[in-house]
Amino acid sequence: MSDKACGSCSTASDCQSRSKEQEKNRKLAHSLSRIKHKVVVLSGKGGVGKSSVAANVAAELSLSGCRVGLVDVDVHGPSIPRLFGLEDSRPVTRDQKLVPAMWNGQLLVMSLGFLLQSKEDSVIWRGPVKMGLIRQFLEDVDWGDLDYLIVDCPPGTGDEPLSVVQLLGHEAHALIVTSPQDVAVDDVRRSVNFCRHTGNQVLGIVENMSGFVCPRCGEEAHIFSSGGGQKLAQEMQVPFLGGIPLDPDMVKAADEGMPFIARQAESPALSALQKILEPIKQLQGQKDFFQDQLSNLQASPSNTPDSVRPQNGAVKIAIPLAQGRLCQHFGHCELFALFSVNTEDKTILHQEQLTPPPHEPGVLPNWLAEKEAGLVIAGGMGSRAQDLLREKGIRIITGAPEGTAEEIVKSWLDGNLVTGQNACDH
Ligand SMILES: Nc1ncnc2c1ncn2[C@@H]1O[C@H](COP(=O)(O)OP(=O)(O)OP(=O)(O)O)[C@@H](O)[C@H]1O
Repeated sequence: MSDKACGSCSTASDCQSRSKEQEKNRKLAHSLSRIKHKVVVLSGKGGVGKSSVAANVAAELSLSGCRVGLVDVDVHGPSIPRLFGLEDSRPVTRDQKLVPAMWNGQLLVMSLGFLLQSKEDSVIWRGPVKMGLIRQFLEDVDWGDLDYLIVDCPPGTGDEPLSVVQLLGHEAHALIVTSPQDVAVDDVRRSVNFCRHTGNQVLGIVENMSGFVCPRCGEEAHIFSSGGGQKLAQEMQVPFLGGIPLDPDMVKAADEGMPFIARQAESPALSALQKILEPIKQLQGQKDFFQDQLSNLQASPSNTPDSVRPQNGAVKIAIPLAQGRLCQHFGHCELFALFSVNTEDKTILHQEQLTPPPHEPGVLPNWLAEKEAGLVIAGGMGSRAQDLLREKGIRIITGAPEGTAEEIVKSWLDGNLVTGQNACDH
């Protein structure tokens, strides 16, 4: 090891900023890893109904029981708060994270609109500030575990949507909203090419404001030319998800701050929205399949000793105990067994049992960090405790089997610890 102190090194500030950047990237990756499906709602130009589609999709998914996040990164015209009657919400900070507004108990909403003092405020943004805000909305908002994150993007194919898609990564799916006029359709061609360029799958094209169904006689009239979205979908070989007709109730719903899909009885616009939701709902089955395959893998890489870096030649492993055996609830254990092990020759160097401080949120992760634990092997552990432990650089294995702490540590050292479900994933 070099005996040169960091402070005296000529590249110390480079190192520091690189490690800050790495820490930020790690935080972002961690937040995104807790989101099963990401859907970016894009449009080639403004005013085609992109926010309305994003809001209705998010509302319906939450009403069907999914835990959903909706983020409005349209920094120039944030309209999502109004669509949910949440204009007066102001985010609070908890544990250095922004807490999103809640709609209907299952939908978490974050928008720049919450940060503006009044609805009339306009914001003049410099490019880097805009990008920073978009990143912050993904990284520093307490989204927790989500089935879906729906992102209402700024219109166009410029730097802002590009930045969103790049931050979310290849696995984000795009939903492209257009209106029937030729100019909007041309813009969509650019949006599809944009997704091809970023390597993101297009779930489909939606043609909004496609015809008008007369509420009196039920006859459909095409105010603009129609079918452009469908033609384009064929030409670009992406799915066409259908047209949503102009419906005065959609405007009324927006004015009343209640998503159209949540208040509306049968109507052509409602059926159209439900059709758009089909491929989005199907994403769930696909991911569940892969997750099942993953959890069927008996010993995952983190279950093996080479995944934890020793400190001074040893790894310290903490195991929550109740009546001498693994306690299934991390936060409610009586004691912690603390082992010091040598992962090279797979031996236990030292073991002791310690009484933890009384259970309160955040206390155990701090205490375990003070005890220099590098790994916690638990049965069940809530997501909050997992976050706090990871922030302290402590690795976690959940779903460990019944047994004594020594049996568990020995299986881990031998690389054959078999884990199951996290018994307490709340
Ligand atoms: N199918 C529809 N029928 C009737 N009105 C609609 C329909 N879709 C959207 N609208 C209305 O059109 C207006 C614009 O919609 P919205 O804000 O969703 O568009 P946008 O593409 O997100 O716009 P921007 O790019 O400016 O954010 C809103 O008043 C909305 O209520």
